[in-house]
Amino acid sequence: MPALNNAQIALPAVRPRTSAAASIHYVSSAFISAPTVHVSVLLVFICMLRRAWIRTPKIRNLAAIVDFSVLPLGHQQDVRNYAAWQLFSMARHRLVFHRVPACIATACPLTLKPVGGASPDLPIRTLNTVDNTSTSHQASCFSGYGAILGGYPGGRISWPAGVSRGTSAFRMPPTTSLRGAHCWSRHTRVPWRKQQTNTMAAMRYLNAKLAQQIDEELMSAAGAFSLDQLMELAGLACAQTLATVYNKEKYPRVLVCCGPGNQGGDGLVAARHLGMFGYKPTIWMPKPGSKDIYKRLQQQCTNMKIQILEPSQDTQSLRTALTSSDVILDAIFGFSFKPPVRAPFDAALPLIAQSGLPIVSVDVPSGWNVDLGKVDDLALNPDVLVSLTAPKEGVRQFKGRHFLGGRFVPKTLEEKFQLNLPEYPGISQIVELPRADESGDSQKL
Ligand SMILES: NC(=O)C1=CN([C@@H]2O[C@H](COP(=O)(O)OP(=O)(O)OC[C@H]3O[C@@H](n4cnc5c(N)ncnc54)[C@H](O)[C@@H]3O)[C@@H](O)[C@H]2O)[C@H](O)CC1
Ligand SMILES: [K+]
Repeated sequence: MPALNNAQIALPAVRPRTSAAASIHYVSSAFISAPTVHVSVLLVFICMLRRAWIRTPKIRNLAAIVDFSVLPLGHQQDVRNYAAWQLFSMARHRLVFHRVPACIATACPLTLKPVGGASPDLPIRTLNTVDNTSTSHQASCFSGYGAILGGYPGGRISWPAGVSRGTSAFRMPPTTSLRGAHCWSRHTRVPWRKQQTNTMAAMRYLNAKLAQQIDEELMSAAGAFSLDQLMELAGLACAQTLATVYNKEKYPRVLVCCGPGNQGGDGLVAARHLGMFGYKPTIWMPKPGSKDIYKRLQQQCTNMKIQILEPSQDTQSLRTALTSSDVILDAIFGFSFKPPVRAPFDAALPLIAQSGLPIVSVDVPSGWNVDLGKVDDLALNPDVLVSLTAPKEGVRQFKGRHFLGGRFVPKTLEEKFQLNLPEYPGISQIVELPRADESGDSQKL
């Protein structure tokens, strides 16, 4: 089989076997020794029912077994591409795959990129690993079998009763083409929320200390980034998130609230990009940092004719600005916030919260404890959050729309800290994460 580059995977027009066909295969493999005609007719009838079932929204579950034995052992790239091909094909049939046995993914991490015209109606999520595979399963993977487990929303993965993963019942002949996945459907009725608890299971959430450590590493001699570079990409991601959720026709006036640290710098960059996108930003930055970078960023905003409110310890200008804004970008505190909130932000946060305006928070909603979450009454309750680099521990239970930005993490660093970041779509600076009640279980390290 020719090795395919992941970015070059071509989607065949041919539909892969779906449940009915696979069921027939399964049935024929498992019951070939019982050739009674009426039993066969009955089984075919059951398969046809299943086929009808899979086309309805009632389908709960589908798993695909991919026999990696058709590939030369050790060719991990091939394995990866083969698996990715299967996933693309399935995705076209409105299936969301979200579990990959850790033994496979560790050896050859899977990523799912919508290329070659795949346009599934359901979001394709980056595949994350769940280390819940049994030893025997791992053994079967290493002996030439692989499995990709997937679920339609509402389903739960389960192996067909009576099937031994180690037997040859699911082994495809060596001549089997790439289309030869074995699929079957199950109808285990497990509540949607419960099923969803394994989506995004392995993305790492960072505590404040680790977030700072990664930040430092990025800007170390080895990481080789400058603060300007990181801030630019972080701010661009914030602007893109706001623009994704709040369009400029309905929400043109953005009040960008900037804190005294680097997050305030992200806010300034975001304000500039929002100006470029056609919004009308206003900046409230009561305590601008003294570093040269903040001065330059402010100057860049002034050059874009963006209004910067006079720095002040009182909140009068903020009150006024709130009455003439459509949406707020909260770039006040990030991962270096240490409670309790001090002046003038202790007075500002309640004003922002009471304004009733939609809020987009950067990295951590301001006032939230970076590790513990919303434990302070002063803390904001944003509608949208854009986490930078990787989400922080404290936002695990954030219930609004959650995006990840900061598309600058190099592969070496991602691997070193086992971040398991999701794939960013195309050329976007952001990727939307499942909501807390969809993803739930996240890897705690
Ligand atoms: N690698 C990345 O992810 C990058 C993220 N960026 C953004 O930078 C912030 C973290 O920046 P940092 O300067 O370390 O801290 P903060 O912006 O969170 O704020 C520190 C600032 O706030 C003051 N402060 C702290 N606690 C309080 C309090 N209780 N009351 C009042 N003031 C407080 C403190 O004195 C400092 O002045 C991160 O979250 C991202 O948004 C980078 O832009 C790019 C790299
Ligand atoms: K914030």
